[in-house]
Amino acid sequence: MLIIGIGGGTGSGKTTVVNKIISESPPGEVTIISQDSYYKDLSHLDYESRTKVNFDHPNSIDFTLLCGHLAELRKGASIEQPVYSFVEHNRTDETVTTHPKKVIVVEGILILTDPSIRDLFDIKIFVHADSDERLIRRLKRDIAERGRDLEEVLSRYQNTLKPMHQQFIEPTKEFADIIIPNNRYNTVAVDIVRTIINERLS
Ligand SMILES: Nc1ncnc2c1ncn2[C@@H]1O[C@H](COP(=O)(O)OP(=O)(O)O)[C@@H](O)[C@H]1O
Ligand SMILES: Nc1ccn([C@@H]2O[C@H](COP(=O)(O)O)[C@@H](O)[C@H]2O)c(=O)n1
Repeated sequence: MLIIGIGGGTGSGKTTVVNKIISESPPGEVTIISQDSYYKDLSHLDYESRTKVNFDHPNSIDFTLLCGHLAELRKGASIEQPVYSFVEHNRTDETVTTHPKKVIVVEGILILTDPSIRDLFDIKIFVHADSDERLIRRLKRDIAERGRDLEEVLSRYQNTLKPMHQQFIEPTKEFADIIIPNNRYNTVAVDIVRTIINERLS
């Protein structure tokens, strides 16, 4: 089994890169674990309080559960991956049964910040896009898919996203084995990652 960690700022294109890797892999070979599924359970807070949480700080992630789940998958056991609701700002009651496969891809903005998770990765990748590109993509995506409005995205960007990116996310570039420049769609980089996966698995 190969466990790959993919970090990088919001809107850099991590999910898009992962989907491309999957679409170019034999069916059933790759499992995705999203860091978003592992936001801490905030059921003890009301909705208003949840909207004020800093979701770009490493403390917002349940790394203990994520680490435990990766260890289970490594042992060949299936896990119940939590399902997150961006609309509710909380985990739902649902889970998705996730089976171990040859390749496990773990993606998320903060995934390379935690030393114990980093140790579990066979390959560490950082997806880079310039901050103006990322903000534009984030605005479009959050309004179209995550139920946000312009004011909300911009205020989150100024108050938490930008400072947290500078403090916690950008520095994790130094841990990466591969940095993918993704200001434009980078098919060559995806091909290279696919080749590395094939080599490691053969
Ligand atoms: N290279 C790219 N050029 C233009 N748009 C992109 C590129 N990569 C991703 N996008 C778009 O930007 C948005 C955010 O991409 P996504 O993969 O969700 O980023 P992340 O998972 O890093 O937050 C999506 O709407 C996606 O279609
Ligand atoms: N309730 C939440 C939880 C997280 N976010 C934002 O999601 C971003 C991470 O997801 P990506 O797919 O963009 O990597 C992160 O920057 C959080 O600010 C949110 O808006 N609401």
